[in-house]
Amino acid sequence: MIDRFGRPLEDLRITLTHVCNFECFFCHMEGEEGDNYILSKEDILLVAKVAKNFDINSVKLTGGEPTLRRDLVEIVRGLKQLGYRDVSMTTNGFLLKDLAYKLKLAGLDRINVSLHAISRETFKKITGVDAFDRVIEGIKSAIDVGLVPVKLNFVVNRRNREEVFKFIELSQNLGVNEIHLIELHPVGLGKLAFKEHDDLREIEEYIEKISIKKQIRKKHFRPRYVLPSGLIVEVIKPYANPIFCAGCNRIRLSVDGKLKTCLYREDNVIDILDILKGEYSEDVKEELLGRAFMIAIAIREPNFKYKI
Ligand SMILES: Nc1nc2c(ncn2[C@@H]2O[C@H](COP(=O)(O)OP(=O)(O)OP(=O)(O)O)[C@@H](O)[C@H]2O)c(=O)[nH]1
Ligand SMILES: C[S@@+](CC[C@H](N)C(=O)[O-])C[C@H]1O[C@@H](n2cnc3c(N)ncnc32)[C@H](O)[C@@H]1O
Ligand code: SF4
Ligand code: SF4
Repeated sequence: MIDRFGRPLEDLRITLTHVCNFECFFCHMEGEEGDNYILSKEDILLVAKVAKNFDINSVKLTGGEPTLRRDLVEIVRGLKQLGYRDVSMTTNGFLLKDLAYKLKLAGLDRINVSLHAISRETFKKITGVDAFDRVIEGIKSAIDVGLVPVKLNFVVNRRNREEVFKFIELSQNLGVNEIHLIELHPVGLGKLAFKEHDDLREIEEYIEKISIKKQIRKKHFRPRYVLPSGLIVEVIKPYANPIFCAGCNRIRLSVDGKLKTCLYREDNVIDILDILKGEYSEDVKEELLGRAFMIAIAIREPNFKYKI
């Protein structure tokens, strides 16, 4: 389905929980407020089933920390049974070593692991947890079981800026396929932490110089640079970026049962909790959820627009 701004809706981003075992100082919590999760596995799969009717074919699982949901493997299996072509997850990697194989068997297609440091010290300064080695083990397991492409997320800020190029080296040595160099967004704790925001311009210019190929991705028109080693470096700069929003192809399902049309907005949402928790038959729920999707598509708009 195409929205009023000509943007196709192709991707469902699901927040599975607000609980997390890390305390990243910039955490945006997907732009959501509130505590724990309310939606059951059945609720989530029903919304995903309806989304599929709107030709949405990819799902991203996120949070909070999605691996803290005990029913994660069953949710992944359910999404694949619904026929989703691309089911992926973004995780802090702490529990990945033991979960990677189970997730692969359940049908998870690929994985993004957040790693914002190349040393134990910086890792702790950013996440509040001394878990650098453990996350590296998780990344190795993801590669071993073939959750490819394995991508690493690195949110650039004043605490880790000096480590960016060593991070590229580390990623090459680990054998991951891609990395995301991400600008800190002023959302959630990111608003308070914005004083530690760092501009990615110079870093991107340097990466472009040493790359052998530049590509522009359909999703958010994100620039990607292929390095001589084959590592892909994607630069994610959403803030005040109308080009990024022009390529936005996603809708979000929040933990408290809202269809959220934008990371930055709490007002442009459709509350579907009453439908999910109501005493309706499954058919009626599907019908009502379908209408909710139609409304969400109608009100969806780029957060940053071109000014003419
Ligand atoms: N502003 C904004 N930021 C986004 C959006 N989607 C993802 N991001 C940011 O992009 C970064 C990477 O997010 P991930 O969940 O790892 O990856 P993804 O965006 O699903 O991309 P792929 O896995 O490569 O398809 C995070 O910092 C997100 O906050 C979006 O629609 N708007
Ligand atoms: C909210 S986290 C949830 C998934 C998981 N807990 C993790 O950290 O990977 C999703 C992604 O957003 C990134 N992120 C969190 N806060 C951010 C911010 N203020 N600006 C940019 N990216 C942010 C995280 O680093 C992570 O890569
Ligand atoms: S960014 Fe992810 S790992 Fe860090 S606190 Fe937020 S949810 Fe937890
Ligand atoms: S409209 Fe822009 S800021 Fe909002 S979710 Fe989409 S890309 Fe992100």
